[in-house]
Amino acid sequence: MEPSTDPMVRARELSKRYGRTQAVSELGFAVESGQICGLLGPNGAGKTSTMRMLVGLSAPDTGSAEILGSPVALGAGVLRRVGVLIDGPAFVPHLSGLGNLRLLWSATRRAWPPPALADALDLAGLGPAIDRKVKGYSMGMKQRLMLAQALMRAPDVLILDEPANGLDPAEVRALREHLAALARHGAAVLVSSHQLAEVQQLATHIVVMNHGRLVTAGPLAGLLDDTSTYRVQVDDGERAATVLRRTAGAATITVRGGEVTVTAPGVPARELVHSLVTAGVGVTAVHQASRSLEEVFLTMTRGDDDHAAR
Ligand SMILES: Nc1ncnc2c1ncn2[C@@H]1O[C@H](COP(=O)(O)OP(=O)(O)OP(=O)(O)O)[C@@H](O)[C@H]1O
Repeated sequence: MEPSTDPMVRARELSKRYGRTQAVSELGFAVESGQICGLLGPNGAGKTSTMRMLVGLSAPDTGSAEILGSPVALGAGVLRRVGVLIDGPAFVPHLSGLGNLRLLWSATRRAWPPPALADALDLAGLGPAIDRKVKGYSMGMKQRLMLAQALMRAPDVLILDEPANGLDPAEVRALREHLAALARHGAAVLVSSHQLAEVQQLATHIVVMNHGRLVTAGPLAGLLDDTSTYRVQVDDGERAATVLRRTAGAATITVRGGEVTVTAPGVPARELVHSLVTAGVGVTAVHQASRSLEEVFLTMTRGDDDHAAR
């Protein structure tokens, strides 16, 4: 085994069926050190089932999950290096927040306190409430305690299912900054979310799944580039639009003042600029447009069955 070449997290052709539901089908992807990978998919796509297999909470029917190059199963030693938030641990209601963390930590058989307790509590931001019984906690407070539980062990790998649920915008931002700092220090983070705008700000990579299958996986930046749409700043928008309408390949053109947005699949920017300038239109700037993650996601998962078949 050569640990240096192994990704931190690897799903190898994972499959899982529940009765008649094929929750996950031959799913493969990897998350490397320093990456924050958003696991995306519509409801029921198989995200939670995938995460459960990655941390040994359920066994795949076929395929395997590996963390830091080691196969994962319930109780596997490598899981000590993983912070997990899935379904949430069952907190003991009559114990305090801190009492619950202590109880969960005791399962590791390591001395209290955990290495990153202070940072985890800081992020959880529960203040004096950390010493109050969990039964009086709001949903948001429980969610923050769950995050503290996942982070207190200073994990190398984080697997978080919908971690921003129940958090307010300031807390979401604090979480984003915390995860980014962990990734900068070499952690690998896999995080599922329905909040695409949030993922767009947080993730370096994404894995999109639908009907249990992989739709796409890769760096976020490349995915958001729209190589066929340009925003062109000109001295005369209407005139530019007239010229562009005559240019072969320019499919849609919208004008807003001195800015023209043109979709021209396969037409290089220099060709568009050339036709404009030749026709006497002054061009001050050309930018390639980028799409939002939401647009990309909806396009990928809309005609689901053709994407799933790719
Ligand atoms: N323990 C189970 N028993 C039976 N069916 C299950 C079980 N767990 C998941 N499923 C089914 O497997 C499919 C995938 O579910 P999963 O929870 O993994 O999806 P998800 O992408 O996490 O969805 P959501 O975004 O709604 O949380 C769904 O059809 C779900 O009903």
